[in-house]
Amino acid sequence: MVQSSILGFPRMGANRDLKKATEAYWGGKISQDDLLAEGKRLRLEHWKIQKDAGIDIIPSNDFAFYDQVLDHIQLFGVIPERYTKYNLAPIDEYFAMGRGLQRPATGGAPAVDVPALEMVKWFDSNYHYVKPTLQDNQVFKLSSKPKPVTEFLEAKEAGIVTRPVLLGPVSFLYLGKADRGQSIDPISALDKLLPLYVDLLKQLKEAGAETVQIDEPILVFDLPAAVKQAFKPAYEKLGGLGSKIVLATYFGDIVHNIEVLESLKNLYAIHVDLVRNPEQFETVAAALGPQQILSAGVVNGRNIWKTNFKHAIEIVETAIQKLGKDRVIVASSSSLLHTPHTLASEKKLSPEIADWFSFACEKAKEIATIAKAVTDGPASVREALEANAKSMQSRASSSITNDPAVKDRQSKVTEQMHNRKSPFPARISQQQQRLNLPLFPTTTIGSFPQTKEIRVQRNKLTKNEISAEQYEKFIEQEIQANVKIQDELDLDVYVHGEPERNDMVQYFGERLKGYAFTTNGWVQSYGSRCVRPPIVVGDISRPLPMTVKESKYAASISKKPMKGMLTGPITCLRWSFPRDDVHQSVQAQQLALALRDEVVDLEKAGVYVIQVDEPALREGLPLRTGKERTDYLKWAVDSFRLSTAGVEDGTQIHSHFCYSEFQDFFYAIAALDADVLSIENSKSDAKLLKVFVDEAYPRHIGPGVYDIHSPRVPSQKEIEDRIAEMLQYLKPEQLWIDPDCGLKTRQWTETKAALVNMVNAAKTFRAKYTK
Ligand SMILES: CN1c2c(nc(N)[nH]c2=O)NC[C@@H]1CNc1ccc(C(=O)N[C@@H](CCC(=O)N[C@@H](CCC(=O)N[C@@H](CCC(=O)O)C(=O)O)C(=O)O)C(=O)O)cc1
Ligand SMILES: N[C@@H](CCS)C(=O)O
Ligand SMILES: [Zn+2]
Repeated sequence: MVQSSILGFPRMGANRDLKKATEAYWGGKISQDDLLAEGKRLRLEHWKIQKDAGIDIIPSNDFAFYDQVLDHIQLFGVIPERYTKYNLAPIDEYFAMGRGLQRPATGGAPAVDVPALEMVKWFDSNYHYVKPTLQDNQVFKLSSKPKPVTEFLEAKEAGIVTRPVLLGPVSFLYLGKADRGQSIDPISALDKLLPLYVDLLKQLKEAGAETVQIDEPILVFDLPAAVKQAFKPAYEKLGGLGSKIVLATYFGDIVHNIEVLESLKNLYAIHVDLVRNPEQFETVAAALGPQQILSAGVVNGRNIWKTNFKHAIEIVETAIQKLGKDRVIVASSSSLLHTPHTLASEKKLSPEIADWFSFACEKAKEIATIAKAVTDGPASVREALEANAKSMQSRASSSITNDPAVKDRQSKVTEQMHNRKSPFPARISQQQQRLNLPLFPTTTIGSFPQTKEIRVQRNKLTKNEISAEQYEKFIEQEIQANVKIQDELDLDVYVHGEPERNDMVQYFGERLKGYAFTTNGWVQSYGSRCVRPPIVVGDISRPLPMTVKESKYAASISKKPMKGMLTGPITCLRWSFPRDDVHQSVQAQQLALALRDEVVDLEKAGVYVIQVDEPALREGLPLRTGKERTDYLKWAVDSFRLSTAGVEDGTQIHSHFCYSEFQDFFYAIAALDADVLSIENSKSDAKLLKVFVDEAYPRHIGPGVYDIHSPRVPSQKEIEDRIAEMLQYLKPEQLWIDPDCGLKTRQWTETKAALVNMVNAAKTFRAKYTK
């Protein structure tokens, strides 16, 4: 029998229940017990969904209140002293590492003021993990009640025997970093960490877990020799304990690390992503030991398209022919964390389009169906196979997917359309004449707090409880209030605050032809924060201006330059669910042309500073170096330039990236030719900015001076120290002062307090440097 398996399930629940519970806990509205009980309820519900779908191997320990890597940080006691010193309850210490904690002294408890650990992108996805942060003398300590054991027992008690999921020791360390001021190479701590994995595996075995999934996703990267070599001794230890270990990789192929796999023959099974890289099958199969099992990831954990059964079954049959039925498992390509919970909630999608989609609950059924098809033969699931073939045919031949006018416009794109009229020096002097900005200009990244009131009004509009006019009036009032606040703060370049936007990508998806969007298709982005990625279903075009009304109005009531705010083509694409039937470069160019029209319309409306956000440019970078990366960067940079190059020299183009890992593709950032870049930087070492010096970067830069993911308010001194550090690398006339990212997730109280400190810090430096 061919077994079916899922590598991980979304945690939020059908109605973002986990988000609601954690936020209620943070707001003091529910108790710790209530929160823990809600977590338990959700875990049980998700195990049952998978069981009812017919899944044989169901994961546990895939649930996390904030992030699965943060779970491991706590599990192994990799907790810097700045958190442990407060003796917080474990769950509070956990959230303090995830999102920072700042609270005054109460009763006998001392005041707490600690920033969050760094949070970065999970591989090339829009999910974020908390980075393990190690000390030079790092001591590891297994938690006294290890979460993987507790959750395994919890499922067992409910009659479901699960396969616990652990992040493997090599990936855990490799994805970590040395704490600020420390110099440890995390992988050097492997020997100290391994005994904890040994202990944990023993405890899991005692609890009854026969198989354990150990994720080593870094195997898809190009790895340094020392890291590659770390696998063999580590898994010799872990594989010899009597547990059946399934070593899981995803989001890429492992062919370039095949010698690692060849050295792991004592492991029970290897999981590979055959959706992203079906061609790796032959090499991986040849490297398996004679008994080793292949877990074939054939149902995509990263998108929402229905699986093509014919295609997936062919892949599994090939594996069976080579390995035999008992040595193949049918699985999701990765955890289903990156897909929405269920299609059943989508009542507003046209039935034609809905028939093309599959979310986590539906994917669970697909996996079970494929496993049955190859176990009992196609006749056993004939109806499902026929319906699937019909659906594939309907999408391939639908008029929705194809727009000749868009294709025609694409065929007329010229090289010249990617270039600004003049080089930067000529542009900046025209811009400065028009904008007249001081040294160390201050600005924000675009969004201001999305208050409860804003969300409620938008919800009322969606439910037709208020008219479009009433909603527009409300948005105008919000913009007025945002402008007034910026007057009071004395910022230099204003933003309208994005109150009209539900999300920086979804908003555009809802206004572009060629997109479909969901009402409840939430996917976790980080912590309690979720997104509803719109879905590219066909050729993309812009029927009408999307942002001009709000930006024009904001500019008309503002005494300082107003920055128009758009999401760039790559970010629109990456944070949507893209089409899988057309190359992404084609979709990006369609988006670029739509945005180009918007940029030109903003300029015509009198908006002379325009920010085109590209925070997902880095995330889209293929995980391995080489041709694929070069190709990606070419079309990604081209699409940004195509979207922005239609303006006059005196219009200032900004772009924003909320990540600090730009060293490995610096030349691409430079090639965007944006007049001003704002980048996340507050939690990284300022010496990362050295690349701007080394490469003699000529344009303007605003490295973020404070972290916006945490409610914590940075002091003016802290910000001044940060600016002083930046000035070791950047010229005063290049430097802008801004936060790391938009402020939509923050409350107004902390936002104003932080911005007051930021503006004052900028003014201190302005005074110092102005003769
Ligand atoms: C900048 N980032 C973004 C990423 N990806 C995106 N697609 N967008 C981003 O901004 N990736 C990297 C970073 C960090 N990621 C995030 C992700 C998500 C948020 C965030 O704030 N998410 C919100 C949801 C935003 C949204 O869509 N809001 C809607 C719906 C609001 C809602 O919940 N309505 C209620 C009813 C109203 C009420 O009573 O409150 C409902 O539907 O039940 C809207 O505003 O209309 C989140 O809350 O998770 C930030 C950064
Ligand atoms: N303009 C957006 C960028 C986020 S990456 C914002 O401020 O929220
Ligand atoms: Zn950002």
